[in-house]
Amino acid sequence: MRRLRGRHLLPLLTEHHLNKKDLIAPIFVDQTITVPRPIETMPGQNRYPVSAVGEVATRLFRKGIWALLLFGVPEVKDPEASGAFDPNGVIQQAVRAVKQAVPAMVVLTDVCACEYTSSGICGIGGPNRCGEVDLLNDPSLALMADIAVSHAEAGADIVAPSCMLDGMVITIRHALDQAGFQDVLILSYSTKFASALYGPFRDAADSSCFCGDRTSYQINPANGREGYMESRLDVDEGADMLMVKPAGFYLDVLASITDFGLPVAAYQVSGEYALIMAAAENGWINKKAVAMESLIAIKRAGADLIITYFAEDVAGWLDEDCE
Ligand SMILES: NCc1[nH]cc(CCC(=O)O)c1CC(=O)O
Repeated sequence: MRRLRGRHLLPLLTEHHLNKKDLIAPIFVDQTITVPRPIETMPGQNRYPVSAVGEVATRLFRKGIWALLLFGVPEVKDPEASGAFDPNGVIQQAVRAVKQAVPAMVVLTDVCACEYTSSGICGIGGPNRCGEVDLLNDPSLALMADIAVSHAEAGADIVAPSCMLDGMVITIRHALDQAGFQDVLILSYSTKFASALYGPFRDAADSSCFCGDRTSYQINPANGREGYMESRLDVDEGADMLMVKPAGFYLDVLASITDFGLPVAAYQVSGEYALIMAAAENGWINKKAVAMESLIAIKRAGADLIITYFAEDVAGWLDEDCE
């Protein structure tokens, strides 16, 4: 047995550390409210009105969080998802508000239509071969390009397409380049599993799929090699960064896609957050210890960036630990 020496040198002997600059905080912006509203399924998280977003960005930036991922709840939903690419849509307004309040804040936007379509489907819907309403791949590509360009026009630094369409990355890349946004990066939700852990988010973002599930375009959780292949396709299409989502249950897949040489993000999703919060609120586990352990595990598996609802907490905890 190897004896573990030098426990008093623990920080020196630690392979991985969490840094505030690894963290991306998701923020929900809701066009239908005027004061912040707590999200029941995600204790500690809020939906914010556009008018509060500048303040939130300032607060987070002061704590050392330097990147936000914005999600929107629009006033109106329609079959064309027109709120998603409206220059005065909720995200476009929110991006401008963040940039005005904190120009140095890195702003990421989720490029998907599920919060904006009346059906809750992630793009253009229509009947599939079985006659069910389903996401139509090719007709949805132009919509994603329009959404991404409108986010870039508002000032987004990084667009993050999350709808798992084939061809979405290359379509968005061309559209951004043509519109003069060569420097806007694409963080593809390249490996996104059809997970049951998105439930709390769908409440928060008001994006439940009323028409079935998303297993026709999100990956079967049993398929690790398919998860790897999906990221490889997005590398070929020109993604600047890759992502695995959810994070904690898919660390093997996360580790496997680091070999493409691109930065890799991991999304610790709403259900992962809710599991920890629920147990912690019952006094069954220690919130800080378990949250930090979950995040260092994601880092250890190879994530360069972690999107997590614990971002603000972690910034505080890292400060405490230095004192
Ligand atoms: N717009 C799609 C999107 N982007 C992020 C999440 C989930 C994030 C989370 O659960 O925290 C979803 C929902 C989905 O795919 O159903």
